[in-house]
Amino acid sequence: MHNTHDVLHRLSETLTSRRNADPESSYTAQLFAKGPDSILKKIGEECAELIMAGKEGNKLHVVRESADVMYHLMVLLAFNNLSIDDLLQEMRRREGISGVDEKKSRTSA
Ligand SMILES: N=c1c2ncn([C@@H]3O[C@H](COP(=O)(O)OP(=O)(O)OP(=O)(O)O)[C@@H](O)[C@H]3O)c2ncn1[C@@H]1O[C@H](COP(=O)(O)O)[C@@H](O)[C@H]1O
Repeated sequence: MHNTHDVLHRLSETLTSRRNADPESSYTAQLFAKGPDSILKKIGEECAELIMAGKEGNKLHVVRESADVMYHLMVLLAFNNLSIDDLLQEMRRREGISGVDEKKSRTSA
């Protein structure tokens, strides 16, 4: 049984391997083949759907639309030769830095 906590790392590796995959059998390979604009368009669409789910307030819909956004975001990372670890590293860098303090440090300079 796979560990749920490693799912993003496994997905990250799967998406990287889809660079050389057949678009006939891989949705990710289809997005890679169509190019960055198609990935960005899907992110926009999926974000719009997440916004609607958030307005609606249905928890299952929020989770499912969040997963769609996450998947397409990770496709964008993979397209740019980035992995989930690059994203996690940036989140780690921000860990413990209050958004309020971070904003003050930008506006008081
Ligand atoms: N997590 C996902 C995932 N989430 C969403 N999707 C696909 O994203 C697509 C877009 O969703 P939509 O609801 O917009 O569907 P649609 O209107 O038919 O899509 P478009 O025609 O507009 O592109 C659908 O085909 C979904 O199946 C995903 N496809 C793949 N994954 C993961 O990526 C892995 C590799 O997938 P393949 O590259 O397809 O093998 C899979 O094993 C999964 O782990």
